[in-house]
Amino acid sequence: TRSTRPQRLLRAVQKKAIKGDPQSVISTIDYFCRHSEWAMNVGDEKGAILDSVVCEVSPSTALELGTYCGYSTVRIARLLPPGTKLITLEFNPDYAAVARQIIEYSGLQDKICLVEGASGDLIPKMQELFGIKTFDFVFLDHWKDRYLPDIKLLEECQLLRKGSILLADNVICPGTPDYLEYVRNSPRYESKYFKSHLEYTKVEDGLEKSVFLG
Ligand SMILES: C[C@H](C[C@H]1O[C@@H](n2cnc3c(N)ncnc32)[C@H](O)[C@@H]1O)NC(=O)c1cc(-c2ccc(F)cc2)cc(O)c1O
Ligand SMILES: [Mg+2]
Repeated sequence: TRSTRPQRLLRAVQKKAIKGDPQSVISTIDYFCRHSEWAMNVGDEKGAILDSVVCEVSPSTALELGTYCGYSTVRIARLLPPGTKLITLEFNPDYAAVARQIIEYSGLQDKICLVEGASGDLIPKMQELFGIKTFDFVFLDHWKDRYLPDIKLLEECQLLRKGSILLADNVICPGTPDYLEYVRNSPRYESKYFKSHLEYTKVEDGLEKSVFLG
């Protein structure tokens, strides 16, 4: 049967990127998505904003919801100080299999823990599975109607602390209206919109950065 787009993206990385060089993996994926096939990675333009927030927060504990092929996983992990862990959740086994290989190719597997499963099931298990108390940083990039229920779940499970940073992709396209309304109106969050574009296109999109106030 025909290969899938994630498999073709992985093949491009294995063919063109330098093994052990995260930046070349990132550049190869961006080139592939601009010149061969669009794919729903956060991309280079929003990726630069993601980089700046990760550097600013310099998290000891980080969570990513929605790994897909691992592009933003590699972007985040390459900036983490030694000894920190990025936990990334992906419920599609085919996507998770590709992501594992892209993460390994980049050489960042020691900083990343990819868990297959649905965020709604796994978030309540973070303490028992990983001994995580709270997350300093959460990148939301999974089903857009799961952003709001999952941050409420993070609150309920006491996985956020005063100052925890949430960064959400696609708040304009495809859009997460209920999430935006919540973080922008809740007294428990201080929120800021970073205007950008949908990956590899001229369509408006952006990232919403929200600080949990406790
Ligand atoms: C949702 C996907 C990203 C991944 O998230 C995993 N996932 C889901 N729900 C869960 C869960 N509850 N737990 C764990 N993993 C989970 C999934 O399997 C995908 O691999 N992302 C998108 O759909 C997405 C779509 C677009 C997009 C924009 C304009 C268009 F015309 C078409 C598509 C852009 C983006 O930037 C995206 O991010
Ligand atoms: Mg996205």
